[in-house]
Amino acid sequence: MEKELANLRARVEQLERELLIARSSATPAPILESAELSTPDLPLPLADYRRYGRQMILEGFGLPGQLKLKNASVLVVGAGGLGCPALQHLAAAGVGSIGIVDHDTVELSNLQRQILHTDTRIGWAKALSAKAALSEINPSVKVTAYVTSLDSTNARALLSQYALVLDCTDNPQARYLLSDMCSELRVPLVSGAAMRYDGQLCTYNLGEDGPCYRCLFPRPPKPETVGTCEDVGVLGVVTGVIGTLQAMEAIKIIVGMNNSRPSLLVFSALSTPPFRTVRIRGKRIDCAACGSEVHRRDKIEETDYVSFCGGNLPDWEQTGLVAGQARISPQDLNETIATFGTISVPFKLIDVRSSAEFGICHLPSSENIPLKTLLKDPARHVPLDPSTPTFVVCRLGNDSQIAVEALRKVAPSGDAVIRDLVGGLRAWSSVVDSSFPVY
Ligand SMILES: Nc1ncnc2c1ncn2[C@@H]1O[C@H](COP(=O)(O)OP(=O)(O)OP(=O)(O)O)[C@@H](O)[C@H]1O
Ligand SMILES: [Zn+2]
Repeated sequence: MEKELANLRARVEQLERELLIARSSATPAPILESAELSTPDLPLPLADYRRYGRQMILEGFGLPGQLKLKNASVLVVGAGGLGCPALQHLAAAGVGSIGIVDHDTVELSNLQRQILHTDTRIGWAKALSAKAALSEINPSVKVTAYVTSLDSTNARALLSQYALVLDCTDNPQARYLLSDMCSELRVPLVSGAAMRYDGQLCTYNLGEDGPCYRCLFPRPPKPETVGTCEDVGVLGVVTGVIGTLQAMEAIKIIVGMNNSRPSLLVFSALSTPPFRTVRIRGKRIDCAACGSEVHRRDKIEETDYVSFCGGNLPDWEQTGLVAGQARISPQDLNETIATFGTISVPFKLIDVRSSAEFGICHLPSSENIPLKTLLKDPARHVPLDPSTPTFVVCRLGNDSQIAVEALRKVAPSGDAVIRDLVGGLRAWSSVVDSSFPVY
């Protein structure tokens, strides 16, 4: 009996060894593409159940929600600070067809917030860089990149291919154009804006009664009051928050989970609480874009959006706000400062940037008087001795001209030397001292 048991044990051990050998020499099972795995009676490829499972199990979302996303088409205008996070989430969530419009190229200064672009893609068209990033996140999404600026000549053709539009641009011209076109095509428009520590989110043309951008803002802001992120700064997380919320709203609209009561979401990173929702009125009957027939314009082409928004701001570097003799080139300022230093001539060097910017970098011996402070009381900042030369610098050479104009008006003598640095500290860096930081 014992011998039989020992034989049996030996036989089992032999079988186990054979099994191990057989397993280790077997060819690994091929990894099938998700399409190969899809079964004719499943509405999604098999792998998509795993990819989107975490959102498909949500109450109110489910398989129908995922199928709606798969069949949806969304156009994102602007692949910058807002567009990048919005696109990232739309693609990751499985929106079937995504269009990206942007005429610009990726720059080093974009990477702090435009999170789909990378160091190695500096110089690429943003639309193509974003498309490359999305194909890595979710290769099954169809992404079409349009390397062009959206304007009244191409807007209708582009927008009419999509069921939903995201405004991720940064200028009033684009906002009015997008809003007008979306009201004409009756397409919802999810609009975002971000600057400094603050942001806003609003969805236009939602349902029968949803207002358009023009209903809320019939007149554009004065061009000189429109700041840009380059001028006033923006925290990358703020564009991240708003862009992500734009994707959230888009997904809610596509899946049918949105609340169609018009409202404006205001975000302020430094306030407590940081979010506020402001109820807004519905469509204006007298709106030129979406109002009743009597008030509505017939054709979108009738509006020149650039002049409607007050035209482009003058490029003072080119045209000059102050006359040529009131200006000094970077080379001449450099030589003048050196000579004055050698022969001990006193002079005044005023830097009119904000104190934050002055703190980043400044010229030795310059004094920080922010433009706003200087303009409040220019007489206080003119040298008492009219023979003391005064030079004014800023970042790009625009604010310094405003300061020089104000100082010259109150100068005790018309002969006083008061000049601004042409091209600002950016020109100083490129012409005189390449080690001076550019930001
Ligand atoms: N009419 C338009 N058509 C297409 N893209 C647009 C249009 N207007 C603006 N954009 C794009 O919208 C994006 C706005 O993003 P954002 O302001 O973060 O970028 P930026 O202009 O590169 O920023 P910065 O002010 O730092 O240079 C930009 O990429 C810009 O090219
Ligand atoms: Zn309207």
